[in-house]
Amino acid sequence: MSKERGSLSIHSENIFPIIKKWLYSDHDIFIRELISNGCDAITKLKRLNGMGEIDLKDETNFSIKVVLDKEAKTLTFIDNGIGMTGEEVKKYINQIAFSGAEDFIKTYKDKGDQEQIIGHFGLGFYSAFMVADHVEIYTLSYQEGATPVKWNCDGGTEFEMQEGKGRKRGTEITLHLGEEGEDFLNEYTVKSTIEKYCSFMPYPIYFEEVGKEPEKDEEGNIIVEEPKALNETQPLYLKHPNDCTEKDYKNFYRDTFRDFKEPLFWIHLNMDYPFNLKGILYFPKLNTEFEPMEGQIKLYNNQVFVADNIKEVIPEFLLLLKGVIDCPDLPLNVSRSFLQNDGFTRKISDYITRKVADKLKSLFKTERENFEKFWEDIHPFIKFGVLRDDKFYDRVESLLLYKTVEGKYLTLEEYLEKQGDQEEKNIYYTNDSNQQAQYIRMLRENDLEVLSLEHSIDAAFISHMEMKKTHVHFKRVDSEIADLLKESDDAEDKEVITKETETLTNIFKKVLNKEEIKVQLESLKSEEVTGMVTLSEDSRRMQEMMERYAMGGLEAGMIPNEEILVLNKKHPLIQYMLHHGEEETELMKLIPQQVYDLIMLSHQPLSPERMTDFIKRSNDMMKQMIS
Ligand SMILES: Nc1ncnc2c1ncn2[C@@H]1O[C@H](COP(=O)(O)OP(=O)(O)OP(=O)(O)O)[C@@H](O)[C@H]1O
Repeated sequence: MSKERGSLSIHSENIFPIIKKWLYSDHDIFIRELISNGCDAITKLKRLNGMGEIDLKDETNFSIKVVLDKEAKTLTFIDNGIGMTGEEVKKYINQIAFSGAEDFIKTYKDKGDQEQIIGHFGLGFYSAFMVADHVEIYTLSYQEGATPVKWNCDGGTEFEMQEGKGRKRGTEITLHLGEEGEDFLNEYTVKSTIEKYCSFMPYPIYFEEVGKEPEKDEEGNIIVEEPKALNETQPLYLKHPNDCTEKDYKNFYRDTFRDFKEPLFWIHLNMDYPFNLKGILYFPKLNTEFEPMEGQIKLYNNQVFVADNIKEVIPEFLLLLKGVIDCPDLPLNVSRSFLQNDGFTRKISDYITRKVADKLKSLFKTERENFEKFWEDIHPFIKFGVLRDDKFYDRVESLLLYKTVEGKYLTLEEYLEKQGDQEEKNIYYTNDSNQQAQYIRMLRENDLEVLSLEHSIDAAFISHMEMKKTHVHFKRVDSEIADLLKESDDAEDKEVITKETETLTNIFKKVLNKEEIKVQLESLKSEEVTGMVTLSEDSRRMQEMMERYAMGGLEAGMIPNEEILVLNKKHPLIQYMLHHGEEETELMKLIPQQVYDLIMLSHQPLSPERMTDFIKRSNDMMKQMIS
């Protein structure tokens, strides 16, 4: 067979249903497509005026009108833009996937490109057929002497075109809504869809309903109101940061996210090179610790809404913030809700991460007091970022704050300063300051700072920090801290200690009926406490991990529970037990039980049975005191 070359041909009867049904994932997108075509038409007209190709004189009231007629079941989009000649309708409408927008950009590319054109693929108009059985276009080009054109098509591959009646310049597209478009016969649906996609489009968008009863005041007089645009044509993020006040930022936040709590602070992104990106990211105030952290980042392309929370552009951890980002250079897919995956989106994402880190750094350096105030609200988000993104970690590592149980905020460096030059350093923390109050008190009496790491993200954060800083060890206040709290025992006779420990071990073993109990006898600095239970930090963490992930066939109990009962040699009750050895008196049963339960209580809640016993025993003791 001889070699042949040629162009592929497309059978419109087969491909048209695909374009109508499958090209766009959301039905309501036709509103965005038709309104952005209207915006493009106005932009082109203004551009021609700017280039001196036409003279618009003083014309300024460019707008788009959306008219709903429930009775006629139509939705009409009217713009006073550039319009189309018959030839242009043939070229841009009749030829699917031929974009007049692209054509326009090519034709005028050398003559400045200040205002952006949205259209790109030459398909958007056909999204109208997702909801309409029949579409009509009336259009009149800006060109002098142009003939108005009427075009209509009932959704098949045939269209009709003829001369239209005299009209004003611009385009009017009427959708006769079919079954699939019935939702859009509702004023609220139309308006909220316009607000969703078009709230920042560059020309005012007005809504009108045919035959709607006008509103009247109490005396029955018709209230005449100035038509109000549904959109904000100059959104705050497009302005220069120097021209925006704190009030502007707060108002924009409230109007855009309908969040009536004030944001903590914000970052105004404003970049022209090497890509164009504008936006504002807000750090919201968290409601409660238990409410899921949910942000919303709205992505725009040339003031046209693309989608919420696009992971390719916005680093995952930043999705916890609220904000708008407009990037006209985004490599969008035809349906615009998807991005073409390329290195460019990665660069955008890196830029945003860097900006966020820079803002945090500058707050930390210049407004430490405020930064500390915000910390409670922003720390879960920053820690999440640290866990997810190494580059972010590198940038913010030195400004991570740790709150002490007394409410001071320290950096890691500040916390460790006190520990001098020793190589391995310990950080004492609590994950439940109420339950662990006794331990915290003991450490504080020894002048050791205790950090409060009580948020659900902190367990993962601690492990991450230990991985990054191998010489630093986080120790929960009830872990192996006995050494810190005891007096130096140089003078103690080792043999005596071993003997006494054995005595006490036997007492507790017997009274509690607990064979595995481990006892350690120390002279604690505090004379008030009888003792404490300590756990090995490693085995406790291991156990917690097993519980959390219920790891493959292993049960939490399989990890040895290295719980040690540390008893204070200085305390009179311990002394009493030592002196009375293994006497079988009532008191020698009572004291070890009560001491053990009291120690346990400051470590963790007692089991229901132990608690019942403890209460009964305590009451009995008091009864004895009065009898
Ligand atoms: N309201 C309008 N006024 C003037 N020209 C229009 C209007 N609507 C559509 N056109 C012309 O028809 C062309 C095709 O429109 P369509 O919406 O299908 O694609 P597009 O806007 O070019 O690209 P995209 O598929 O990215 O939206 C446009 O490029 C434009 O030249």
